[in-house]
Amino acid sequence: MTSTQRLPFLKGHGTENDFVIVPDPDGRLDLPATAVARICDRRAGLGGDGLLRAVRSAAHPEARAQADEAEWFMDYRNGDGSIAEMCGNGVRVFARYLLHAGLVEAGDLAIATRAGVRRVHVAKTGDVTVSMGRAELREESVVVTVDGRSWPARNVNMGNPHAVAFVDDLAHAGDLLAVPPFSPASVYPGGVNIEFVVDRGPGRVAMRVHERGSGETRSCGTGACAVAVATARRDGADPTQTGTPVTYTVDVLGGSLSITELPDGTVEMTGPAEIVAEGTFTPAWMGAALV
Ligand SMILES: N[C@@H](CCC[C@H](N)C(=O)O)C(=O)O
Repeated sequence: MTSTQRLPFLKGHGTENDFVIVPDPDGRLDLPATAVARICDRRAGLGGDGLLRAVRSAAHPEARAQADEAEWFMDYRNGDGSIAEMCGNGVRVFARYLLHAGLVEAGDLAIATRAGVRRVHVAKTGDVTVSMGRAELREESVVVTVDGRSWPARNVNMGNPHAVAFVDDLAHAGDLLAVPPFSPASVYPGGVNIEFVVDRGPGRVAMRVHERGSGETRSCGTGACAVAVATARRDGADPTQTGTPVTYTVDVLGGSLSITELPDGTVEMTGPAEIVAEGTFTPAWMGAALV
């Protein structure tokens, strides 16, 4: 990009997990972590929990192998510029963007991510459903600590790493931005997303989340899936054994997500996704952000 070019952006959110979307169909844009962090800065930039760069799979080295299945690659970055394998709310917002931009038809589509291809159903309006793949529940015991208090947690991988801790009161998580929680680096060498969960009645839980690379957010789609599967096992339910799907409503600070684990072990997530704005970066600001 030269300093005279106007780079387009869009802004979107899913259950108030918000993203800056940067269209880059031919994969020409080099977006270093520092530039992403500046764009996601809520005071000096546009602001967002993360950034979704929309690149044709064929034009991205990490997605070329998925190009036959999925035309578009979601290059997801956390708010601090770090790369993550997958973002559940992001993939719904990404699908909504592709439809909004006329790049796909409403209906079923496939999106390439670093965690593999995700199948999405997006209608002209309303909620978006994503097949999120299988949850991998790992056996090693994990402890989550925040502000001097510790809880045992379940290690769940949804393409990206999660530690799910059941607590009596979500307030016990304290101020997750002031006092970030932690979990052992020996278990999560690349960092971890931490969910705190309480029961809200049959088939319903509520969570708060501290995301790797973004801090506390108002929602995390992969986190909600990890929570639903960890809750099912805690409740003695396993669709892969019984053949009966299990559904949980997961309340997050920014809304609710419906999560179903199917008998084949795959997890389906349904929730909102909205595009709220579109515009262009001013060339001078973007030029400075890119250096
Ligand atoms: N908010 C996302 C998860 C984004 C990635 C995460 N912070 C990580 O580093 O793994 C979601 O909706 O899943």
